[in-house]
Amino acid sequence: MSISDSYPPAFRRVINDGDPPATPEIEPVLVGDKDIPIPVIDLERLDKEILTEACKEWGIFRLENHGVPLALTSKLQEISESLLSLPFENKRELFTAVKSPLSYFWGTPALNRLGDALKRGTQASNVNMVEGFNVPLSSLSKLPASTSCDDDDDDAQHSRLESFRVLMEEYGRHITRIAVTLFHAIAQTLNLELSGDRRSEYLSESTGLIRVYRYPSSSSGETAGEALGMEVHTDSSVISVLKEDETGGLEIMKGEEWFRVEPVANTLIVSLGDMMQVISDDAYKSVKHRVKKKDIKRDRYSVCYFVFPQRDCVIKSSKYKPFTYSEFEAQVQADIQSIGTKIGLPRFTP
Ligand SMILES: O=C(O)CCC(=O)C(=O)O
Ligand SMILES: [Fe+2]
Repeated sequence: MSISDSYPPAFRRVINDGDPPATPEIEPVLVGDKDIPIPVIDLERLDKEILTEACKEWGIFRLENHGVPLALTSKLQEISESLLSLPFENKRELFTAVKSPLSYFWGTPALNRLGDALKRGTQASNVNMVEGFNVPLSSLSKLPASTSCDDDDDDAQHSRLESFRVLMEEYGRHITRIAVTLFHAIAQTLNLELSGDRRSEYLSESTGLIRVYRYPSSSSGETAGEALGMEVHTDSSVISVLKEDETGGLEIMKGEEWFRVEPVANTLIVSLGDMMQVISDDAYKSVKHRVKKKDIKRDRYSVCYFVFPQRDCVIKSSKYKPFTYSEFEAQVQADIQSIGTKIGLPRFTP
């Protein structure tokens, strides 16, 4: 198998010809790509002042002493690489043919409820040079158990999938623990009195979702090197937790400038999503970010966890009309399908 056989066909064109398949990306003011050190939070010694400052001024911070064993993240990286390096058709089959609750997507991170890529409206900018697996944590147990097949290749793939499931479950438990701990601490900085029920309405563990991404290397062609891995966006979540490899490429907007966030081994990156912005009455901001591959010689892998409010809980705030997360999600999807891009919170201002 040639390495490019594992990329979706639309990516092979960009990589080989250096020719993006759609219209050029329209970007907000782009002043420069400088490195920026983001605030650091120590999960073992949570400092409320640093946390408040990080949420208010940045909407993103680095998390250290998070308690996720290094051996687990290394194994997760290894299995993600091996699954995502399978031939394109195998990846499609593995995650669709078996009626798996997991899905394989490429070209856009915008998915519908079933985890399939949304067809984007006409004004959609460039294809996103990203592919990945969408893993709703609560459905992991429904993944068909490995069955012994006559075909050795099939057997090997199913046992890889089984290892992936086991690792995802373990990683999911860690990352849920982290999100819940951080949400409690952030709620305290906002003086939100959240009793058990209210807390789980705003942060519903059962909505936890993991995406495992691969951003293909830009091994040839200047234009391919410029292609965006993931376009500018804010996350719709309450909290997102990112584990990236050492390749780099995450960028955030601060003020009107874009900055690169350098990878730091054994740390996680936490960003606040749109729902946290609403819950905080705009005191905290969901951070605008994107993935812009540098001149990378190899693929970049990342694992991102998102957690949302309970779907039908009405979120009230003084800055937005009351809405449920289901309504917000439906609006985001409608905008992506009609105009090609997410509008997000401005749709809900009174
Ligand atoms: O892969 C990354 O570094 C970022 C992914 C991301 O921003 C997202 O999935 O919303
Ligand atoms: Fe994101």
